[in-house]
Order: sequence, then C-alpha cells, then structure tokens
Amino acid sequence: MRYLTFALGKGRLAKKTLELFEQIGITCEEMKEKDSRKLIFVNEELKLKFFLSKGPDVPTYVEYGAADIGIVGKDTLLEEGRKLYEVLDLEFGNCRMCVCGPETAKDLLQHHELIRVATKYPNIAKDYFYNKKHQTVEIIKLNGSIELAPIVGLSEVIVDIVETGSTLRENGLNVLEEICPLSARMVVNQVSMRMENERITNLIHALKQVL
Ligand SMILES: Nc1ncnc2c1ncn2[C@@H]1O[C@H](COP(=O)(O)OP(=O)(O)OP(=O)(O)O)[C@@H](O)[C@H]1O
Ligand SMILES: O=P(O)(O)OC[C@H]1O[C@H](OP(=O)(O)OP(=O)(O)O)[C@H](O)[C@@H]1O
Repeated sequence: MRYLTFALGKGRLAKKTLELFEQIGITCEEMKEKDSRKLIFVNEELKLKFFLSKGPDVPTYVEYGAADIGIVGKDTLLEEGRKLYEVLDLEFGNCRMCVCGPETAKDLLQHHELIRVATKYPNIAKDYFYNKKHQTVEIIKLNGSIELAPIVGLSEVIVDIVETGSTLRENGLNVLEEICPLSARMVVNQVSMRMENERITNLIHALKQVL
C-alpha cells in the first residue's frame, strides 16, 4: 500500500487538525514534539505521511499531487484558486472575511468612490469589489498587520480576517461590510480522488461521524 500524504499548514489550524485526526484514530506522536523543526512525519502503521507547509502553500502541494490531501482555510482556497476538490467543511478555524476601516470610510464605500484597499488577499478583494460590488478600487498587497494601513494613511479600508474582533477594536477600526464566512476545509488532489478513492472516502466518512 502506498503512503497517503497530507499537507498541513504550520499555523493556527495545525493543532485543531491533529486533535480532529486523533478522534478518528490517526495519530502522529512525533508531530506533537515542541520546538521541533521537522517538516515531514510518517505513521508507518497506517501508511500515512504528513507535511508541514506554509498555509498558503497547502493548495499548491495538493494541486500538483505532492500531497493527496490538504487541510486549509477557505480564505486560502479562495485566494489561491487552485484546481482541487473541496470535500469537507471541518467546522473549526471559524472567522469572517470583511472590509474594515474607520467609520468615516462607510460613505466612500456607499458612494463607490475610488478607494485604496490594503490586504493580504488581493484576489478575494478584487473579486469582491470588481465582480460583486462593481466598484473600481486600488488594491495594495500587504503581508501582515493589515490594520495598520488605514491608521497610517496607506489605504482607506482593508480586506482581512476578523475572528474575535479584538485587533479591530484595539486599533479603532470596524467591520464595514462582510464578504463571506470562513472555516477550515479538507481538499483532495483530483487524481488521488480516483486512484485512492476507497481510502479517501473512508477518511471523509470517519471525519463526518465526529464533526
Ligand atoms: N484570527 C484569525 N486570523 C487569521 N486566520 C485565522 C484566524 N482564525 C482562523 N483563521 C484561519 O486560520 C488559517 C491559518 O492562519 P495562520 O494565521 O496560521 O496563517 P497561515 O495561513 O499559515 O499564513 P501565515 O503563515 O502567512 O500567517 C487562516 O487561513 C484562516 O482560515
Ligand atoms: O479578530 P481577531 O481575533 O483579532 O483576529 C483577526 C486578526 O488575526 C489575523 O492576524 P494575524 O494574527 O494572523 O497576524 P498578521 O497581522 O501578521 O496577519 C488577522 O489578519 C487579523 O489581524
């Protein structure tokens, strides 16, 4: 039997993913070691392999077939637009993609002004403003601390993830418009879905039982 491979993001979703897998009897003790720099883990008994990659790279590993299965946020799937099957909503990592900014920016949105939008998610922002709202905007790509942008005058609004709302609150910003809800998803390579159909289908069934 060949190894079934999983690409997991190293960030926020990793711990919850491992907890969920444990509930269906998939364990990888080695992966829980603190401060480990290892990136690949093997469960010989179950013939499983786990890769730890950057979250946004998970869909890339899965599309190319370097991993059969990936666990990744819906935001990353929407942003990366890779060809793969999204098979399961894992119901954790819940948050929202939103347009945020100071209350004063509400008017600019309502009147479809030419505004600057800072974001880590340029494709999601483009799709929202161009295709859904038909508003021309200038998108400015940032890599983190997005909330800074409207405060220091880089942009009028941001498109970013809101979970508890603390980051917005502590920086005097608000949710102005909601784009979509997000959560962790399981994705599968299109060829693997055919070649390893039984194992993957069993896995999906087992996960559905505990969700
Ligand atoms: N408060 C939150 N902020 C960011 N992401 C969140 C939050 N809550 C849940 N998520 C989900 O967790 C996923 C993983 O986020 P995480 O911040 O760990 O970064 P990442 O995708 O690994 O990227 P990076 O390493 O560039 O930060 C996100 O893609 C999102 O779906
Ligand atoms: O609503 P909250 O619970 O405050 O969570 C949302 C914040 O968390 C994320 O940032 P992250 O911590 O990933 O840091 P980053 O700014 O480096 O992207 C996101 O980009 C928001 O800034």
